[in-house]
Amino acid sequence: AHAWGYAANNGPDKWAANFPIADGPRQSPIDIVPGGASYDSVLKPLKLKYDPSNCLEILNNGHSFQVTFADDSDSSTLRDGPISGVYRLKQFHFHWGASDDKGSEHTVAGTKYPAELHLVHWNTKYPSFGEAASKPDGLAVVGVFLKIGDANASLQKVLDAFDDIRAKGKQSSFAGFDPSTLLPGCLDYWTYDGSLTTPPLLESVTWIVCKEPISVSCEQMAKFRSLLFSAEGEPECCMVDNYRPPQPLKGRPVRASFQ
Ligand SMILES: CN[C@H]1CN(c2cccc(OC)c2)S(=O)(=O)c2sc(S(N)(=O)=O)cc21
Ligand SMILES: [Zn+2]
Repeated sequence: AHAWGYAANNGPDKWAANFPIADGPRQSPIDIVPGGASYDSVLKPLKLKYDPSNCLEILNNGHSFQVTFADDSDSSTLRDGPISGVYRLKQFHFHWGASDDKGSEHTVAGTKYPAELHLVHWNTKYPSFGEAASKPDGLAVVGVFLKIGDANASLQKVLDAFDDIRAKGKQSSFAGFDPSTLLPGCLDYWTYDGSLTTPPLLESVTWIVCKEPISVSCEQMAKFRSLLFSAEGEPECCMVDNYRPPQPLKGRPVRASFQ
């Protein structure tokens, strides 16, 4: 059985074969319809506190690249917002397209952005990330859209590390990066109960999608597309279109933290 991916033979339309939850009741991403979201005054502002010294490494896992954080203490956390308790930052990664007209996983009234950032946190009421990943309130992912505009200086620090991780399985140390520099100025958000957007598609994610995008330049998008899905020694396959399309809402409420 070939591993999952984003190609015609192993992409999102094929995932249900090995991961039947793909057709489950709370799958992600979704199309966010602003008019269909209801403002909920009980929702608190997001409280994100990240310690750059927790930043460990950057790696190409064959689906995306991710920057991994030390999560053995409460020094890089997400609190408040729609969640209760303390969630620890585990990693952040992106999804993007082969061209600027697609790439995000969530869409807004059908609009696709060229890329989407995911900051993955796990609920410390559980003993570990692995334990949390299978619980309905185990994970909280903050999603941020990327929109073509000025070059993003903070993002450039991440892109400058790509030469060492071009192929699947490559990793290199990556220290002292502060992911809060990737957040938009305004932290208004939509929130709903969903899932991982990749296998194992676990329905354990409280999604928190920021309304305001951050900027990325065309040249920086080209740098994303220079990564490979393939490992060294394999035929080169550009890492592009690593996004799952929107899934059925199935009656779930989408709440807005803003009016
Ligand atoms: C390959 N990508 C996933 C890897 N992870 C995972 C989670 C639980 C279990 C597991 O294997 C047992 C792996 S993960 O939690 O780092 C995430 S978050 C995420 S997204 N796009 O919804 O934000 C996808 C993945
Ligand atoms: Zn993701």
